[in-house]
Formats: sequence, structure tokens, C-alpha cells
Amino acid sequence: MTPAIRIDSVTKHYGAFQALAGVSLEVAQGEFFGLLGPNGAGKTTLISSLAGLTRPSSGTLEVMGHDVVTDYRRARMKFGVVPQELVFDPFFSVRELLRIQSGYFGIARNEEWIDEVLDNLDLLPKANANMRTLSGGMKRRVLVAQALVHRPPVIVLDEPTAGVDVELRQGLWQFIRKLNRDGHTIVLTTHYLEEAETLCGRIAMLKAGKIVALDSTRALLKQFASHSLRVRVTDADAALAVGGVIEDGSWVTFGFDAYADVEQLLARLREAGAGVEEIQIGEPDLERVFVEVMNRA
Ligand SMILES: Nc1ncnc2c1ncn2[C@@H]1O[C@H](COP(=O)(O)OP(=O)(O)OP(=O)(O)O)[C@@H](O)[C@H]1O
Repeated sequence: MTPAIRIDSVTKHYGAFQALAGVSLEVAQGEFFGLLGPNGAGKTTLISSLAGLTRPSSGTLEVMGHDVVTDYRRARMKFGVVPQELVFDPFFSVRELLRIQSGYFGIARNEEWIDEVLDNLDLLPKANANMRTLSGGMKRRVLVAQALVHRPPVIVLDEPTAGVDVELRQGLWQFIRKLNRDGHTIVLTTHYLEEAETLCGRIAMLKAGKIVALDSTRALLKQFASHSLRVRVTDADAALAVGGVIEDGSWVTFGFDAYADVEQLLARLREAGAGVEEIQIGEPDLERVFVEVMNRA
């Protein structure tokens, strides 16, 4: 099957600065894919290149088999992008804006779909409101609606939940998940790693324009992070001799890989004279994986 997205050896230079240093990546149709990285890693540059808004210095990008440079129109039809920045013409109403966007894609009668999108994004009450009267979070919802107007099979969201309240964030994810279940390919960038962890099946981590990790979310969690054992002890200094890290006074943390190691750790604490008063076991999370990957790369 044609990949939803194919990125091959893409570089991007801004003068002497290299924003993308040879990125190759494929996203299969139907995936929920996460693109993570610290500020300035090159995520937005990569997304802009996919949307045909930025020309790569070298390499090729395809959306559903269409080259985004040489076959721009068809690639763009297959692609919906929710940009990070809120830029609107303030004089149009929400519905007008979506009609104009539909026209841009050559879709004449789109009211039914526009209503469905507005409804799912809780925007129906604001359909006739002028863009300039909307709050920041509502404007962001309109950006999502705009990206979906031509029912693109591939949807890329660049930090869609920045500045969005909890209720909408949950509603938005519900809707995006539904689109993914219906067969749409989703690519998401976010700095909320908890969101990425629960939503994305596969994740690429970008640092300084290079992919430094690429795997299923499950494999990343397993590969890079161990579990942690936190114990409250009677004598923290004695526990330190066993190799823990003191957090605040009486809590000491140890890393471990297999649950069988916990028994041994507790036995060594007892031998060292550190009485155990309370135990907590922490599971690996994407935030720790992210920090580890970034430090290693
Ligand atoms: N038009 C431009 N001219 C010069 N440098 C640019 C331009 N656009 C981006 N850059 C630089 O390229 C690098 C990558 O930027 P990009 O916006 O792709 O990062 P990002 O991963 O999306 O970051 P963030 O998480 O902050 O959104 C940054 O160092 C940025 O300053």
C-alpha cells in the first residue's frame, strides 16, 4: 500500500543554518503518528515542507504517493494541516471562512460536512460569529475545522492543543481519534508528552534536524526507561549505600528493569539498616524516555 507520507533524505538550510539534516521517514496509512522534539528541532519546518509551504534544500516528500513539489495540487488535496500559528482574516465569520476554504479546494456544496465538523468541534454556536470576536481556543478550533474542510486522508496537527482548555482538549482528541478510526492518517506534534503517549502508536523524536529515535510507543517505553521504586525509609543515609537517589529527606528512588530485582533491592535495604516504611512503584513514561533520548543523542 502507498504510504500516507514518505520523506526521503530531506535537508533544509536557512542560509548557513541547517534546520533539517537528512530526514527519512515513512508513515503508513491509518497510523496515529507522533513527531516530537524540543523547540527548534525542525518539526514545523518538516510539516511546512510536507504542506508545500517550504521548499526543502534537497530530498523528496510525498503525500499518498504525490510529490509535494512536482505534483503539488494533488498532494495538497490529500493533506490537511493544522498550523501552529493563529493567522486569520478577521472580517469573515467562521462559516464564511470554511466556505472560502472549500472553494479553494474546488468543493462547491460542502455545508453538510462543514456542519458536522463545526458540531464535533463545538463551534456551531459560533458559526456566524466574526473571527475577531473569538477567543484564542476557539480560533484554534477553527484552524482544525479549516484543515478538515476537504476531508483529507492525511491530517497533520502542529501543537493543536497549545492554549486550549481541558474540556476542548478532550473533545478534540475524541474527534481526532474518530477520524483515525475512520481511516484517516494522523500526524501530531505536541509538547504534552502524556498526550502523545496515549494517542500515538508510533513516535519519531527529532533533535537538531535529525531523527534520534523512531519506534512504536510501546517499544520506546520499554527500551529507554526502566521502572522506578520509591521507598520511604527510616534511615536515608543507610539507603544511599545501596545506590538510591534521595528525593526529599526520607524518600529514596531506585531504578530497576525487572520486577524480580525489587525483592533483592528490599533485602539489601534491610541489610544496610534502612527500615522500609512505604513503597511506590513508578511505570516508565514518555517524558522520561524523551529526556533520556535527548541527553544521549
Ligand atoms: N524562516 C526561517 N529562517 C531562518 N531560520 C528558520 C526559519 N524557520 C525556522 N528556522 C529555524 O529552524 C529551526 C527549526 O525550527 P522549527 O520551527 O522547525 O522548530 P520546531 O521543532 O517546530 O520548534 P517548536 O517546538 O518551537 O515549534 C529553528 O532553529 C528555527 O529558528
